[in-house]
Amino acid sequence: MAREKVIGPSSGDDERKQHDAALRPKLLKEVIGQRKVAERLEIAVRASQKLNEPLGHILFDGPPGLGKTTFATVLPNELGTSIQMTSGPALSKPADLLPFLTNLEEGSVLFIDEIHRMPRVVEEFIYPAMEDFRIDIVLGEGMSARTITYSLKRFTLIGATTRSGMLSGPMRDRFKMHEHLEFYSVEELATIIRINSGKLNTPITESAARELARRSRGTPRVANSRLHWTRSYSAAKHDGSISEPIAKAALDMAEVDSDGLDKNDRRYLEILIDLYGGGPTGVEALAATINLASDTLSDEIEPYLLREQYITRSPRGRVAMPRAYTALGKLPPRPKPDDKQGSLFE
Ligand SMILES: Nc1ncnc2c1ncn2[C@@H]1O[C@H](COP(=O)(O)OP(=O)(O)OP(=O)(O)O)[C@@H](O)[C@H]1O
Repeated sequence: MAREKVIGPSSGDDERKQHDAALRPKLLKEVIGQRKVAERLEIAVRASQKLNEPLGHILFDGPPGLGKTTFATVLPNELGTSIQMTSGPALSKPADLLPFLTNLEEGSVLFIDEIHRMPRVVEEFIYPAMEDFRIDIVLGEGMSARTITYSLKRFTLIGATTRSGMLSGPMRDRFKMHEHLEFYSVEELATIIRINSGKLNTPITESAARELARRSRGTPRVANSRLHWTRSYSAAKHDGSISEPIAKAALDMAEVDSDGLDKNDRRYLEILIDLYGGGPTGVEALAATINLASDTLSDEIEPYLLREQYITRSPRGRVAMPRAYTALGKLPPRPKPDDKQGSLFE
């Protein structure tokens, strides 16, 4: 298995990361869903082993919790090499990258989460490392400045981003593979839930696994957290096992509705409909009213609402779709007769 080295400041919610790490698949064959992505990665791993070359740099993009870190940690396991993990916000200057680059082993992986948040000067510093496995360090200033070139071990950079559009063109072009992760089907999430309840020694019925899966916003991380909550609920109120009625009661208590929308999703839709007349309205205005960062809205809340057609994005902002009205128990407005076809719900 890959040895995991974490150097420098950790990047966030440690408890959530521990839960994630405990349930994370270790090998490609244990990864559920994302079959096309997994098959392409399998080819890349085999080729790297046969040709005795490091895996080409890989960029994963997609909404949070869909498995970007999972794929990044599975690949060094497949290759029998080590991984170092950091994140864009932890790398504020080129020197922050040095401990990672100097600790590289031949063929090892450097994983940078939220790579779109890496400052431009760090990005530029990493280009020669990605292209030629070298870095240029400038010593001194002005006329007396000189550049020392330092050779690195051949390595693989794996970047993860929720916003591939925010990555500069030159950075994007330096990745050999770009893999986009999609939301999961109910069947795939039910499989993940069954496997993870096994890992947590929690008996679960087939229909309970499906109920949790249906209400997990197409996202494995959400499925894991619904499973953890339901397990605690059952341990506290029942015998620790999960049946369909227990799953339903636990999720109702957590205010997850029958479609899987949580409090933040419903608040978003309520504000869009009640306060902004269903839109169009800009994400900044919505974020200010909901009192959440606009990044949280566009990275975590909106992708699922867009994909499930609760909302749509028009040039003038977000617009509530008929499904949003139904989810809140409201009647969708009728399009006005003089509206252009589809103008209300573009
Ligand atoms: N394809 C998968 N098969 C099985 N389990 C998965 C899969 N993808 C994700 N998971 C589960 O979901 C958890 C969260 O996934 P992961 O941390 O990889 O998401 P992420 O896309 O990196 O999210 P973020 O960008 O927010 O860090 C994992 O610990 C794992 O348990």
